[in-house]
Amino acid sequence: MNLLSIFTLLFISIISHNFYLLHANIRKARKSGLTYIISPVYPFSRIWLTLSSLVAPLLRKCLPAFVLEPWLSAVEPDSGYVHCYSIYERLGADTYLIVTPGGNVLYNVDADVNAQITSRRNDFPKPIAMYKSLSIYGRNVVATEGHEWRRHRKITAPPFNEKSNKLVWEETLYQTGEMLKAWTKDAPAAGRSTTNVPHDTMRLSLHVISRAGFDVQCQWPSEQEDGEKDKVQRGMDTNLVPEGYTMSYVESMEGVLRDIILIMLVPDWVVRAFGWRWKSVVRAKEAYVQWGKYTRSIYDSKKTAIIESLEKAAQIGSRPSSSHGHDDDLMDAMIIGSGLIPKTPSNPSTLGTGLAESEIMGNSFIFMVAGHETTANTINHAILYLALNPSIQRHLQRDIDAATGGKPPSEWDYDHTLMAFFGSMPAAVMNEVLRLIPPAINIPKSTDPKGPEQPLKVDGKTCAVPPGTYINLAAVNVHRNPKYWPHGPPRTGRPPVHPRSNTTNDLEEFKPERWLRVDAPLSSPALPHQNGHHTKIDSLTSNMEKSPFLTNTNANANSNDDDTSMNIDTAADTAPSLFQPRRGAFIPFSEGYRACLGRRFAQIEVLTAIAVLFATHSVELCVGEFVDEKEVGVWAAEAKEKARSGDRDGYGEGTESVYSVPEEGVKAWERARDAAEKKLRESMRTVITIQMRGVEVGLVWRKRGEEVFGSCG
Ligand code: HEM
Repeated sequence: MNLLSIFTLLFISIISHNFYLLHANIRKARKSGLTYIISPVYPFSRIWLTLSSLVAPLLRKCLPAFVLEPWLSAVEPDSGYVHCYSIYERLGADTYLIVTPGGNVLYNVDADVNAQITSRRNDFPKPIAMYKSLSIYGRNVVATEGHEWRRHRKITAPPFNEKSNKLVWEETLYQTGEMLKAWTKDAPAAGRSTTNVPHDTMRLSLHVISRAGFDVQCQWPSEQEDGEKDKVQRGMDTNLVPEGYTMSYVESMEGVLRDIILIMLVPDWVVRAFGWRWKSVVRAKEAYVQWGKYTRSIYDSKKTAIIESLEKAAQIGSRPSSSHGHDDDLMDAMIIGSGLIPKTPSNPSTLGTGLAESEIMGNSFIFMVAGHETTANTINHAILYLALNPSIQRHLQRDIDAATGGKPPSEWDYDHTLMAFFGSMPAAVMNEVLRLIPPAINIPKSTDPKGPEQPLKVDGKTCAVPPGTYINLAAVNVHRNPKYWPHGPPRTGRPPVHPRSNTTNDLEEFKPERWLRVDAPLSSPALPHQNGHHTKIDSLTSNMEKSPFLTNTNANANSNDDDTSMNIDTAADTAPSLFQPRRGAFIPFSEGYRACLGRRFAQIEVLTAIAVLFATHSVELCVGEFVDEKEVGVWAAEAKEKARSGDRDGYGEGTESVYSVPEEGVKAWERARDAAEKKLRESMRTVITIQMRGVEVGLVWRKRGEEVFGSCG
């Protein structure tokens, strides 16, 4: 037999095997009673993920649409974001299976189905094989299932409490203030971007998680330049590399988070053999070692301090305190709960089945990963959407004024001011950003390959999800399902935001007002209801399915777990003064047992950051690409002059833009807006979370009242 015959035989046997597998999977799908489509490729195959950006356009060029659609659109990476609700609209089904030789994948945008799946954690576990990279420092709460997960969750959940939330509030106030100072230090350039918002919001959230997670307070480079270092207790010099280290703390954190896939995939022997040629991998591995070393040293000193404090407390018979006199940060609380502290009369609660040291490292890393990019991107996307919508920015600023009484952040109050943010436009903006761009666009679940079929009520009919099915709770799509959301007609005078999805309504559009209710009880001393800017959404809800659930609570089905110790958050996701989505319809933080532990942490950080930024400043799109920059300089000077003659009392309060930019400026702004919208539509890709890749949108910060393009949009 010659080589050609061997290859032909091999090819034929691979094809036949795949046909056999596909046939078996079709049989399972038919039996399930679910709607299904057939695809020759498995959406998560490594080869497909690598080649799809080349192969998909080629297929579309060579073959007619009826051969390719809808399966090709459905299996494209980030399909949920790229095609939005259009595939479900086309299929006329909110729950469907993609049947492939590699396995069956269930996609769902039915809220009740989401609620069933998230409340039956034993029947629909997480497919944890895909979380392997997250265990590089040790086993942890995200990458485990079953009993092991329960053990992790019981110890990692209690640290997320009011104490740590307060720390998040305080640190975000401080860090956002410093970031804003750095951004606005110099007068904004005429037409060019003066800030790198995506980069700096990442750094902001790293600083917040460092402090709230590990009691490490990081500084902005500008603080160090200004010689402000001494102001900050326990400050970490961003550029300083302490003795015994090869990188600064922040550099090592950024390195690990950026290159986590390289760190996991490239074995150490490859680095030893080829490192001299492959510098980026050496750097990534070095960051891994360095962050581990920093965290280990933080852990050691905390543990010692906690033990000392316990001994002291035992001597004087008082309540113990931890490393620095309080146990607010996440690592302190985790160490105390871990069982690694010797049992003493003042620490009788030590658990025998706690966490090992490597698991504390593993969970510390998870807090950093889970809490960093997700939150940073939400802040970043909020800023971007607000830059595209000046009138929404003004509404937000009025609600911030109402919540803060126009006082500076140093006088804002955790109990009252924060609650007011939760009940008004800042929360509406945050929720609308999370609706349109949830950082995890799909939430993965599965059925046991060796288990039974799982019954599922879909549209009133009982279906059976086959064993070994991969499940995507398509957050980004259920968030656009017209059945569950207040909506109105689409915008006019411009093409729709998405060419195919939701073209008869406004659900692809950024409209935070859809969250504001006029009929709601006041949840808190939140004042915004009184300022009369709320849009009445009741008339928009008539076309939505009525919910059997009033609030987004997590009723549980098949588990004996004790919700209190597992910190299963059963509170509604939004304040009573905001629209309350039906359970399963708004899932940026997932729901049920495996819901995000850091939900409140993240919400506080996002709300606080938005409020600090927009209390005194506005963000504008850079138009330098579309008009002579000198012109922008002239308009900016005119806007400033006009603002000077207005009423500018208080901390930004009441300062409304009064400048009307000439027609040429309006046109340039509209072109900048259309270009940014195109980037938002076409350049978002997921690595850990979804964000804009390879392109930027230029932004400029201006003092409130001095906006150049405030009248646009
Ligand atoms: C806007 C910000 C955030 C979003 C949208 C978000 C979203 C999510 C989602 C969707 C999950 C479920 C993941 C899955 O099942 O695969 C999750 C889990 C988790 N998140 Fe978050 N998260 C955010 C911020 C945070 C923060 C700030 C922290 C901690 C500091 C955190 C810690 C966790 C942990 C520990 C889990 C695992 C819970 C478990 O499996 O029991 N998250 N998050």
